[in-house]
Amino acid sequence: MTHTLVLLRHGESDWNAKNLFTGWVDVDLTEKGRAEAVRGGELLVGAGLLPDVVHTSLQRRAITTAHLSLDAADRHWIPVKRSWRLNERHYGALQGKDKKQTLEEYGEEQFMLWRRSFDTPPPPLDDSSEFSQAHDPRYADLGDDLPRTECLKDVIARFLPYWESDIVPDLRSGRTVLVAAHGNSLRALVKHLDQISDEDIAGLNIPTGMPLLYRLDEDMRPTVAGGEYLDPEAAAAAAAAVANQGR
Ligand SMILES: O=C(O)[C@@H](CO)OP(=O)(O)O
Repeated sequence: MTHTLVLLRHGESDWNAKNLFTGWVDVDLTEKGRAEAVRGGELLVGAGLLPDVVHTSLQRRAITTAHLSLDAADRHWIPVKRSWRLNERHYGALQGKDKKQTLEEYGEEQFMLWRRSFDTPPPPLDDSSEFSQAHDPRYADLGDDLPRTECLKDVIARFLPYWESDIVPDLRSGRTVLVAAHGNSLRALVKHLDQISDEDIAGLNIPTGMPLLYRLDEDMRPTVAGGEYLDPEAAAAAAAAVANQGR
C-alpha cells in the first residue's frame, strides 16, 4: 500500500511578480497566482486526487492558494491544519530587497549563496524593520523560535518535527494529504523525501501553482524519485523561470 502526498507551492505572489525577496512578509497572490491556484485544483480533479486534509503555513499566499485550489476541486470543506513550521524560509535582511539589484550589488556567488546554499543564511533582519515579524500577533507564542533569518538547513530543522508529528500520521491513516506551502519550505521537504545531498539541493527549484504528487511507501520513501508533476512540461518551464530570477 502506498501513501498519497501532494505538494503545492502557492501561485505567483505580488512580490514574485516584482522580483523581491519575500520570506515571512505576508504578501498576497496576483491575479495570475489566483488563476494558477484554480488550475492546480483542476489538475487534482483531472488526476483523481481528492485531498482529505490540507496542511498550510500561516501566510496568506499559501492559505489562499489552498482555498482556491480546493474550491476548484469541490474539496473546500476538508480539515485544515496550519503551522508556522510550513512558512517560507525567513530571508533575513534581504526581505523586501530587489533580487536583480542584490545580484548586481553583491555578485553572482554571494547572491546564489544566500538564495540556494544549504547552510549560509542572509544577515539577520532587525526587529525594527518594516519587514520584520517580531511584533506580528500570529507569531506571539514562538518566543526564541522566531527566526530573524534562516538558511535551508534551519528550515529543515523546524519543518521536520511537524512532518513527523502531524503530516506522517495523516498519511499513515490513509488520507490523501495536500501540503500547500512555499518554494523553500517545500525544497526542505523534497530534500528530506528524496534524500538529496546538501550540494545537489541548490539546483532544485519548485514552480508556483503546480501540484507535485508523491506516492510514499511504508518507510515514507518515494516510489518515484522526485515525485511526479501533474503537468510536467509546464512545471519544467516554470521551475526554470524560478532559477533565473534576478537575471
Ligand atoms: O523570496 C522568497 O521568499 C523566495 C520564494 O519566492 O525566493 P527564492 O526563490 O529567491 O528563494
